[in-house]
Amino acid sequence: MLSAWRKPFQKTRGFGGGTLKRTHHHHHHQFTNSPNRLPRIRNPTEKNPKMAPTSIKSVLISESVDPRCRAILEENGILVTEKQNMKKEELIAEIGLYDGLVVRSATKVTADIISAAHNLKIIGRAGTGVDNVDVNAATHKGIIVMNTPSGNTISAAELTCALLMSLSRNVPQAVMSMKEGNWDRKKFMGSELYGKVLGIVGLGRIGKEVATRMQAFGMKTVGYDPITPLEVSASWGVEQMSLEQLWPLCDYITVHTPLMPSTVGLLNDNTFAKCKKGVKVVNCARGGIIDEAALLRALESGQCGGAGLDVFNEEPPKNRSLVDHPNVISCPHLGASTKEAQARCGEDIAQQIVDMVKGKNLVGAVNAQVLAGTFSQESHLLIKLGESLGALLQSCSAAKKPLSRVQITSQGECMKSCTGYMKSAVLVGLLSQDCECRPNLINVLSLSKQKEIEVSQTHGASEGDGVCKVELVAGGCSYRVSGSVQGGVPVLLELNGSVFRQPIALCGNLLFFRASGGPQLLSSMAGVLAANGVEIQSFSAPTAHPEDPWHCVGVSSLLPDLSVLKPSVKDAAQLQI
Ligand SMILES: NC(=O)c1ccc[n+]([C@@H]2O[C@H](COP(=O)([O-])OP(=O)(O)OC[C@H]3O[C@@H](n4cnc5c(N)ncnc54)[C@H](O)[C@@H]3O)[C@@H](O)[C@H]2O)c1
Ligand SMILES: O=C(O)[C@H](O)COP(=O)(O)O
Repeated sequence: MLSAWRKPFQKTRGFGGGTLKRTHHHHHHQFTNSPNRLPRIRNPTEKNPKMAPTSIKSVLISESVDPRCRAILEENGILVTEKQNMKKEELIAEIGLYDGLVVRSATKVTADIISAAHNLKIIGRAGTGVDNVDVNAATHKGIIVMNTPSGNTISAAELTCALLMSLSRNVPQAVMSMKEGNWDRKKFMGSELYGKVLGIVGLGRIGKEVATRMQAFGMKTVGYDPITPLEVSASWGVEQMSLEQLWPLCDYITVHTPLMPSTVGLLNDNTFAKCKKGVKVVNCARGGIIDEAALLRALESGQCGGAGLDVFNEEPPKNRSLVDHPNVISCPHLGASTKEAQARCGEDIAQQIVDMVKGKNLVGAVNAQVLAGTFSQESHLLIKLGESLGALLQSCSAAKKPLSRVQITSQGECMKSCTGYMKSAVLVGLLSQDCECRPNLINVLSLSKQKEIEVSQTHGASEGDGVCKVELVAGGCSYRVSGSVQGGVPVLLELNGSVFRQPIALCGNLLFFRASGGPQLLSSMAGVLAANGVEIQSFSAPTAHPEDPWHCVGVSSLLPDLSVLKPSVKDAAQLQI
């Protein structure tokens, strides 16, 4: 199973620690009884090299998505429910039943829907724009948001070109007039596209395809994009310039940016005033990138000579003044509505979900960068190491609040690959006992930020040999652990200055305690534990004997209450992995 989806998997408890939680056992481990020996551990992926099967059992498709989407999900054992035109209240009431939600642009996946989505792990967008999904709320809840950004590029670009051509020759208006029984050759005098300047704002996938197609009509293409390099757009014939330079040059302007705060109202009263009189504009991206009220004013004054609109602030638009304007041609958000685009997007989103839950790869996730490096067996072990170290620190520091600082240091070439997710893995372990949050690799950085935990991470490629050290400051006290992966098993090497003689395999039920070593220690511990129905299965002693060092015993079960160990031990912590 993907670690990201794992519910908190450790039971931990220190002196004064919180309540025990239900845990999930995936593997049974066999232990030897001899002290100081590593337990024999079955590699968690031994039987199942592609990781455990899907943890997504049920998906709701809330819009009209190509039937291949349902078919692919079902072929992979996922239960699919299709329901269209659900009211918000209905969605809030039902969303808790599903692990996955597949939408297009009409379902507004707002924060209140996400907050009711207790089992949701993924929101799949069969299409490009995710502005109908509250991505921040989803991230905070640990839900992946995924889209299929290239499936409808060509269709959206072709519709944009169709609108540009229609604007130049008034085709839709002429069609309407013909249907009304007229033959009006004067009224629909047009102008050629040939030799005209097309400004393309947003030179991503669609912007590029629009540019190359309109160049075939002899248009000069200029553009602006804060990210696409000048030489890249130049290689497909678009000269980039600042927006200030672009506005007065263009006969036509088309926008192809996502809708986000920096693109809302890109064309507004101010910028329309900088344009050539009679400029024609197209919006096949998102309603609001061209300010609707400003557009209407520009159309009325003649500053704008015509607009082709596929998208609106509100869909369907209640205010019809733009749609009804004689120089506006419009479509009901048809950019992606082709058989080909729908087939691609429907298939893509289903396949991406299936591949992700199978642990094959991660494509199209817009809010889960941390997961990018986690699709290998090696990374699963390192994630488990990080989570276990975090859980152990949580258990040791359970009574100390607040948790203020975490420093993660990885060392060695073989730890280089984990720097993208180790911080998150440790934090998942640390916060997994926090009842309010259900941390996973997607939301844990945002949860830690909310809890004002200062987190830092460093990597020393040339030092050490594949070791991860974590230092925690909680309630003014500092705690330290270090561990690594040895022989395919995450192990603990050191706890608060006590270096263990043998690395301790981080699995099963582990009880850590701080006590002065001595010949009697093991037997007196065995006595206390036996009196509480717990058997010792392995014992790990520290190498040196600083005052009251930490020891570790593998136990048959966790102690219901660690205080039974008092006063023979100074400190104790336990966890179940
Ligand atoms: N009408 C439809 O049915 C339809 C279909 C597909 C996509 N869309 C919309 O089109 C948008 C673009 O799609 P895409 O696949 O080309 O996306 P993309 O991510 O490939 O390209 C978007 C480009 O906009 C650029 N950009 C961001 N902020 C900008 C700014 N302030 N000024 C100029 N450029 C800026 C980005 O750098 C990027 O290169 C989508 O976000 C979606 O909302 C609509
Ligand atoms: O962003 C997109 O992919 C398009 O706007 C298409 O939206 P739709 O899937 O609702 O047609």
